[in-house]
Amino acid sequence: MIVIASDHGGLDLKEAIKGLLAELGLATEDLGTNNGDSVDYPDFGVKLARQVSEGKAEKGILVCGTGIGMSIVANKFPKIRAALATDVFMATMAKEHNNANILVLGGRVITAELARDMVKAWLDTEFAGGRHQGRLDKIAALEQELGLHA
Ligand SMILES: O=C(CO)[C@H](O)[C@H](O)[C@H](O)COP(=O)(O)O
Repeated sequence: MIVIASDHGGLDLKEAIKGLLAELGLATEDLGTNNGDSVDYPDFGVKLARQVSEGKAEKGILVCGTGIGMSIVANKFPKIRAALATDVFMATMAKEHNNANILVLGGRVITAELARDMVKAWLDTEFAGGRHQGRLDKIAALEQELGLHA
């Protein structure tokens, strides 16, 4: 299950990405927002990141104006590796090197066409493991040290 959410600044891009996920036949849950009214990105970022952090969803996509606010929020949660990407290379590396379980995009930064290519790259790429797993293990150990628990 993929969860997706945005604020008003990411609404149009979220809708475009939902179209792609439907074309790919992937089960998706839209956690809002659902209209163009001004909302606060933390409300939607928290809703989505909590689901992924607690294992209720396997992965998520967050969109706000720049992607910055959603990234800040999502990465507060244990077990979340939220990656803000602006091109296909970054989206690919977000999975290959970081095994990002949330992809974050900026609706005021990239086009819908580019976002589709980036989401496909993130979904299709395999985590490389090896030295990269060791680095993720260090992040997981840090979460323990800081007392962060899902
Ligand atoms: O959180 C953000 C910036 O890091 C997002 O881009 C928001 O979408 C943006 O701040 C919303 O701005 P607005 O002027 O309230 O539309």
